[in-house]
Amino acid sequence: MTTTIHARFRCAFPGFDLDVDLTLPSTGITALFGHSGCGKTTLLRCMAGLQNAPGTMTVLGEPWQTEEFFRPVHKRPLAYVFQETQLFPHLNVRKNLEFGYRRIPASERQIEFDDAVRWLGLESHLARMPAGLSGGERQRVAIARALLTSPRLLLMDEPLSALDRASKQDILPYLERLRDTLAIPIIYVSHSTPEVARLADHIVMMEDGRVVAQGPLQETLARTNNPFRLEDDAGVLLEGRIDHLDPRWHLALFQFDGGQLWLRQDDRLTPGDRVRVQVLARDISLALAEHSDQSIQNLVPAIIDQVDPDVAPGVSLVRLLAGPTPLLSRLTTRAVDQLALAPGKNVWMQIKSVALVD
Ligand SMILES: Nc1ncnc2c1ncn2[C@@H]1O[C@H](COP(=O)(O)OP(=O)(O)OP(=O)(O)O)[C@@H](O)[C@H]1O
Repeated sequence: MTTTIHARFRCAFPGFDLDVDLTLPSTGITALFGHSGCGKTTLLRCMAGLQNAPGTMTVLGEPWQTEEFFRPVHKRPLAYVFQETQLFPHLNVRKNLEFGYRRIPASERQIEFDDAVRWLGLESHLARMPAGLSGGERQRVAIARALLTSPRLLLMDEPLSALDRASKQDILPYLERLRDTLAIPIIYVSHSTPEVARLADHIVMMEDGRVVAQGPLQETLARTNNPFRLEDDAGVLLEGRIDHLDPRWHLALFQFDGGQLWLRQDDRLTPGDRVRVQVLARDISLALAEHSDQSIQNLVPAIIDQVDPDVAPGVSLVRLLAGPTPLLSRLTTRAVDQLALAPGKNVWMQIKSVALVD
């Protein structure tokens, strides 16, 4: 049995055609990322079998669609969570959840009722009616109901986009918990950079119905020649842990494989926490020596790995390695020339801003 998801589809509408060939991992969250209209929802619908497009789809060794055979949506063991998934208004939360659960014979259930309730924090909401729930609570019920059908694949189409910022913040930890607990692959459509930065393990970047870049999230973001131009959002994500706090200056020391960085203290941080931080290419400048007579607190030694032209004329994107960890710096091409920056050169990164991904 193969342990991946393979999807190849071609379909054409007036003014738009989708042409993708993807191999995705069988665990974690894969983000389908791209601007509005690039075909993310269409691709998800093809995977679900809601759109009967020519192509093939194999999930963990099981063919769902071949050139000769098309398994209809109701026979695919998948669950789909939309922007605003409808709950049954006349049933309370428990009954809404049982609806999905009871459809699956007990012998085929992979997820237990109480587990889904706990993962989504619904213990105290079971007797409530949907009309009295907030948007975020409704989405948590919708996700738990989807999980209780014991899907082999979970598809989520912008599940947070109808929520306000506070509800988004409330629901993100539940999604992180699912990512880290479930053995089910999740394909997650989004055009929100912060959401992808926080949740995804793997990313598929789309433009005009085509896949322009894909791979593990951190590695893909750290490419200088990424055809998907993130422009001002170009930068990397670092994973690491909070080493200790410095209450006097309201700072927290973040340790990653390749160095350490000071972050502004945030009340939620405690030593030992594993966190992701974002460092944008425009916030890293380079120096040939370690200058302490300047205001930037984060000085990290690195080796230049690659120098490439950036989108705008006169601007370069430099890929650096701090230990094994890649970072990006955006510089003027004149600065690259004046400092003779080239692969193999040792430099000091002066990092102006490090943001906790939340
Ligand atoms: N059934 C259809 N008939 C005609 N055109 C369609 C159909 N379905 C999708 N399209 C077109 O396909 C293109 C991609 O749409 P899609 O909804 O997949 O994009 P998206 O990346 O999900 O966008 P958004 O982020 O805005 O939801 C659009 O131009 C859309 O008009």
